[in-house]
Amino acid sequence: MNEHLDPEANNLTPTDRDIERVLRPQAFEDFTGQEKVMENLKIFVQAAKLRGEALDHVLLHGPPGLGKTTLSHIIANEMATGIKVTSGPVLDKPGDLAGLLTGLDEGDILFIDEIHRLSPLVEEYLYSAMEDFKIDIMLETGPNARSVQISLNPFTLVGATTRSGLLTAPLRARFGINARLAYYDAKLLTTIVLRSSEILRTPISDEGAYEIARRSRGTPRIANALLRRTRDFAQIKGNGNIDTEIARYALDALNVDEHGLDEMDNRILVTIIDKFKGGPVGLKTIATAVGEDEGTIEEVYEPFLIQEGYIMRTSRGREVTEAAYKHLKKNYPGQTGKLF
Ligand SMILES: Nc1ncnc2c1ncn2[C@@H]1O[C@H](COP(=O)(O)OP(=O)(O)OP(=O)(O)O)[C@@H](O)[C@H]1O
Ligand SMILES: [Mg+2]
Repeated sequence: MNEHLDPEANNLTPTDRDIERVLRPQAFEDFTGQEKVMENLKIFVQAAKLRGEALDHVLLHGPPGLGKTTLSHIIANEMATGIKVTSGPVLDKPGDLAGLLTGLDEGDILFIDEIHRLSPLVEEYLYSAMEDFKIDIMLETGPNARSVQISLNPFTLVGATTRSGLLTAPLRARFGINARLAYYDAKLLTTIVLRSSEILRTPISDEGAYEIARRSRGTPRIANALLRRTRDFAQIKGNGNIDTEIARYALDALNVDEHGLDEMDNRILVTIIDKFKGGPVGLKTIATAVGEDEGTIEEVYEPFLIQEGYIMRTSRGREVTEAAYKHLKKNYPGQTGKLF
């Protein structure tokens, strides 16, 4: 159930993956929202181009599906440079990284996804590459082993992470540009849904797009996924057009709740209410109770629940709000308590 809401989108079908690629914005002008971040990025890119230099290293962080990978490719397109893509867990040994780094042309982008998962050894190796564009390479092994320093072409490291809290201070300090992506409001997501339906040649009303947008958990990836599924419903159950009615029908059938909260969001709220009397309760305790990693709750689920006003962070732990009780159609003890 709810596999379309999987933040990692690991179980997208091959066609879904192709569609995701088609929908991915290629240039600054196709990228909706994140105004502050984009305003600055555009200036840094323009300035670097003007000076004929590589762009400073960029750290992109924020919850899944908000556009980190998309932005890294847009930066390469706008800088008119090449891009090599890898990820933290894939880079096993410093040697793997050395191979990538020496293959970069001047100004190229090295995109490291999940950069918080670099091994400490590889991370340390990255420091001098980022700072001085130099690395040490080991020649031969055994008694003849020696290292030589080689120079790299100036490049831009773009790192992406959903877990910026796990980044070490020295690594974080080496990024000149630090951009945090935030959840999108329903209006921005409506724009994204309308753009996507145009690319997919799916007729949709503004209201239909808004209905999908407001139930997409502030996340473009989810909005696009829900659009694709709604399109299926429109084709089979309707006349192919997406309007509010068919959007509602589809989203209900897909078990997306009225406010776009997914299963884990709801489980977290229910758990705090049913097991911990609404809180305050510590993050670790919540994590154990719902069977999810503590860090994932803190950086993936909680920010949205806080932004939407369902959870509060207090000095004694997490507390659900009256809105959460209302959302789950449960009695708010703050009221009934006074009655008896
Ligand atoms: N600002 C945007 N405008 C239009 N579409 C967007 C925007 N941001 C993201 N998307 C769409 O959402 C999809 C997911 O974005 P992306 O893969 O860049 O997210 P991510 O932040 O890298 O997620 P993850 O943390 O899971 O890797 C993209 O395929 C793209 O189509
Ligand atoms: Mg990504």
